[in-house]
Amino acid sequence: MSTIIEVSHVYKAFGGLSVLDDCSIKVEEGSITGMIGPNGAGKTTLFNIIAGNLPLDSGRVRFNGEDITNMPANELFHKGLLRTFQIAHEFSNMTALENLMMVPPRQLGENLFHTWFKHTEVRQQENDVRQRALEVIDFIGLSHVRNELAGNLSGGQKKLLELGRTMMADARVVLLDEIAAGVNRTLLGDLVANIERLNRERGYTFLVIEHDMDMIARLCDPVIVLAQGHVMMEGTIEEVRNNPQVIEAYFGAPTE
Ligand SMILES: Nc1ncnc2c1ncn2[C@@H]1O[C@H](COP(=O)(O)OP(=O)(O)OP(=O)(O)O)[C@@H](O)[C@H]1O
Repeated sequence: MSTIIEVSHVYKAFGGLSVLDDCSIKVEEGSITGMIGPNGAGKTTLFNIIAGNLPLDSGRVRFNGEDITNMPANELFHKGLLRTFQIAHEFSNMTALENLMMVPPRQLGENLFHTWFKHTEVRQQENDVRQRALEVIDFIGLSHVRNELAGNLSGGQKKLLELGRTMMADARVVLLDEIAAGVNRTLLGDLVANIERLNRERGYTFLVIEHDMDMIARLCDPVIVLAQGHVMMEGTIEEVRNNPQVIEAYFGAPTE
């Protein structure tokens, strides 16, 4: 396996508060890497930096060997580095299927020139996008609600739809930030199964922040533990669970 994401010596402070302090991680291509850590450890801040949503103070981020430090999110999107976001407000009045059809970059139909002069080509591309969206919605198990407004979907169904949107964009690496939160166990099972399938069948690499340890245990290897802005350890879930330092970081110093 080769390294697909490499974060080297990243520092980030908000005002006087140091949040990431000499933080370095590597994510191997084809892995489902977990990231855990106590509240306020800096996990989401690190995600925001990798995904181009937040500038860092110093350090470097590489994606597939290319320096992407402080590269904007839309450029990273085109390169296949994506994070899932909650369905934006303006998309909640579109159907689940339409939400998928909105994703592909550089749709010919969005360009007036093409709309006027290349009707056939535009129509062909719209058909292709629709076909792809139908396949994706089938893959994520939401065919039965494809014509529902996205805003009316349940929390878990919205998470599945977010995952589906990454499939429309042909992701290579997907950053998942606490997708289990508020999702019922049945849909969580679907979500986990879909992540595993995307990893196995489509070669997606995942970096997953999660507080749900069952989900981490089922999905992730390796697991990175972040504490106070730097990596405390990395290992299998068993190694992490049995590490006294990790136990102390989560539950405080053991009482004598
Ligand atoms: N935009 C911001 N401005 C100021 N402080 C911030 C900002 N974003 C995060 N912080 C602070 O940075 C620290 C790390 O926050 P972060 O959200 O990265 O932690 P986390 O590990 O994701 O926590 P949790 O598990 O609770 O989501 C916290 O103390 C937080 O208050």
